[in-house]
Amino acid sequence: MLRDGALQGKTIIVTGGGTGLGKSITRYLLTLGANVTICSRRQAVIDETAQELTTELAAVEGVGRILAVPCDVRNPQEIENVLAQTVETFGRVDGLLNNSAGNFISPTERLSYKAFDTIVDIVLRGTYYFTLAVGKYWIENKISGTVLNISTTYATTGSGYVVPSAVAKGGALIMTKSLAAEWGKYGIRVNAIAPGPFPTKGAWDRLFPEPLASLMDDPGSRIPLNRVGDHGELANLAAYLLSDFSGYITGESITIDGGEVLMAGEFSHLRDVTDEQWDEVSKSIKQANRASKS
Ligand SMILES: CCCCC/C=C/C(=O)SCCNC(=O)CCNC(=O)[C@H](O)C(C)(C)COP(=O)(O)OP(=O)(O)OC[C@H]1O[C@@H](n2cnc3c(N)ncnc32)[C@H](O)[C@@H]1OP(=O)(O)O
Ligand SMILES: NC(=O)C1=CN([C@@H]2O[C@H](COP(=O)(O)OP(=O)(O)OC[C@H]3O[C@@H](n4cnc5c(N)ncnc54)[C@H](OP(=O)(O)O)[C@@H]3O)[C@@H](O)[C@H]2O)C=CC1
Repeated sequence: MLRDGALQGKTIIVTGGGTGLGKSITRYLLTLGANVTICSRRQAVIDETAQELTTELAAVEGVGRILAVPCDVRNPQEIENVLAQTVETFGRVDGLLNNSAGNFISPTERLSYKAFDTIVDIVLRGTYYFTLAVGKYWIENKISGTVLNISTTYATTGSGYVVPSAVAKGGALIMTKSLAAEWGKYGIRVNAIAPGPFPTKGAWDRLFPEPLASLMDDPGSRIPLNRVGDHGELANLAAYLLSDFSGYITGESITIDGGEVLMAGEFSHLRDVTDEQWDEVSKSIKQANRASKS
């Protein structure tokens, strides 16, 4: 979507950049000329992704460089290390994409305290720890940086069976808006994206597991646009929100879900009613109208 070189000179940290959506967004940021540091717990995974993207994009003119640094986002020292290594390698940091997450479906009453903590710590604590570290660095160095948090549609609607994730994503969303208000005076922008279903192994293994295959609808089937999302569509939006082209947008969460949340509307499920059925419905209602007038 953005023109070649649109992110030239920018350095962006992508948490969870070794897999899934983080990897797809990283690929696009590099293509647009940004230098990218990817981090997550599994060193082998981020190293392999860095190697793969370097090879894959070698022929792209103006492509950015990639650095992989292991980090558990629940650990402030490891976050500080990612920041220090990024500044040492690329000279500065301009953007932070909080994309790391943990999640799985479960009835809430079956969760141990530790299970609940694990999700909230990765998603909420990890997001505010990383944002705090990078924000302090920006304020100290007078850099007008940009934070982008990967949220989800149920951060605002809530959802059963993923309660720790909903709690944590909801908290991160309020942080997005609160910090946008507070740090605007430093030129720092803080936004979020709320994706609907975008197939990744990490999400599908834990949210649409095989034993429930016969019970769960195909996630695309309940979406007005009749399909799941494409990684390129999300990467476009992320690149825009991390770029200077979105310079007047802050505190926003942009939903990208093919209209899925709109299906909560009382009558939205009637989209499968046929024309013949609508003819009958119309006749029936008009008859009732006439009866009510007589
Ligand atoms: C499609 C529509 C919208 C979708 C929105 C999507 C949101 C997403 O976030 S998708 C991203 C999914 N990706 C991931 O989750 C990747 C990372 N995940 C993981 O590494 C694990 O799944 C993790 C979150 C459980 C963390 O792993 P780890 O740190 O190794 O933790 P443990 O394995 O030690 O488990 C901690 C704790 O949690 C209990 N637990 C784990 N899985 C389940 C489960 N399915 N049901 C119930 N409890 C579970 C585990 O037993 C541990 O608790 P204790 O037993 O008390 O020790
Ligand atoms: N796929 C979808 O349909 C949707 C996804 N999302 C959001 O998109 C983002 C990416 O999810 P997706 O790509 O699907 O799933 P993935 O499982 O591929 O991505 C999650 C990433 O988080 C990293 N991670 C997990 N725990 C930690 C930790 N403690 N410290 C650092 N990194 C960690 C994982 O790496 P590692 O294991 O190496 O640490 C992994 O790379 C998440 O925020 C998710 O909530 C939102 C809505 C829909």
